Amino acid sequence: QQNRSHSVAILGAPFSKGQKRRGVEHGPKAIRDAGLVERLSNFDYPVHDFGDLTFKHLEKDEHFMRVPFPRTVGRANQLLSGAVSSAVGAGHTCIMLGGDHSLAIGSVEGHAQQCPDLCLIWVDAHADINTPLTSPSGNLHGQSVAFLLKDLQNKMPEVPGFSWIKPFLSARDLVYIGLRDVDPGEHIILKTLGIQYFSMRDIDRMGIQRVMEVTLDHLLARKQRPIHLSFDIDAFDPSLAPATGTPVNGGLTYREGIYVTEEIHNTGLLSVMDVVEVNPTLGATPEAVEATSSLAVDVIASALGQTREGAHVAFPKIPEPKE
Ligand SMILES: N[C@@H](CSCCS(N)(=O)=O)C(=O)O
Ligand SMILES: [Mn+2]
Ligand SMILES: [Mn+2]
Repeated sequence: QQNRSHSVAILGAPFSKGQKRRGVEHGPKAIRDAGLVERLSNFDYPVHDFGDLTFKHLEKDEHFMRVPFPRTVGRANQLLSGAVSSAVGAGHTCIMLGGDHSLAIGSVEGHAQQCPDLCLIWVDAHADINTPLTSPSGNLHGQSVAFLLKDLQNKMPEVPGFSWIKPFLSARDLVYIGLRDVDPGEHIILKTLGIQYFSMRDIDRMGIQRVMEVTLDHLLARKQRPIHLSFDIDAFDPSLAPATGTPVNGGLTYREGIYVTEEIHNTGLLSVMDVVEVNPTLGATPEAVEATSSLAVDVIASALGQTREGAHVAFPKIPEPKE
């Protein structure tokens, strides 16, 4: 089912107001500086880098309950939604470079405008499914999924700046991979809504191959449909991705993360991928920043078809010396 378009759009979203640390707005630059465009130019399809969106910081933007910058985050996501919708509508597979994970609100919503039957794979140490009432921090990057789910709407207050979004996703269309730091309020939501998740313990027990088999069967067995992959770099072990805002020990190995993206590529259904929470100001050394940023490039390349076994198209057969 290789029916996904074979042109790639890169969208930079330099945004940080879904959380309180500075620096994650420099994520898109760090990932580009790690060679993203060059790496993707090895592929046999066009890559369009649409540059970075420009987000306005709204002056009057009081807290809503304990949620900081609600209107700024809401407006940023409304803008991102339009950009992702246009990119997907133009036939591109879209790579959204964050920025913090609150950007998934706009990215997934914009994708759903074009592909209402999309399914969502959330690769993350965290569930990001707090509501403003359950959130321990108030940070919207830990609440993104709650704004998308139809099943949670009776638990969501009207947050200023988010009146433009109508929740569209069903709990059965979402799978988590990599969870290892879930708040009590999030755990109640996961269990009550019966959301399919694979924590790091599940990965230890089942192995990543079985996790991907069950994930893709859960989401695609009934019907093949576009995949939205929302990849938080903190899903990886902090030894591999140290330059991020909420590191949690015991994360994905390099090989597990690459296996996840290889399997998603092999469905032929990847339509939008977010890569978020790379914060180049949080690396202890330049090497730590480089390691985190180039890891982001690796997972994007893998999701778009780079294989570990190699590939060949130029030589249909082994070239022979001329007599
Ligand atoms: N669950 C915590 C941490 S959320 C971490 C957000 S992210 N995008 O995964 O880094 C909260 O809600 O504040
Ligand atoms: Mn996240
Ligand atoms: Mn996370």
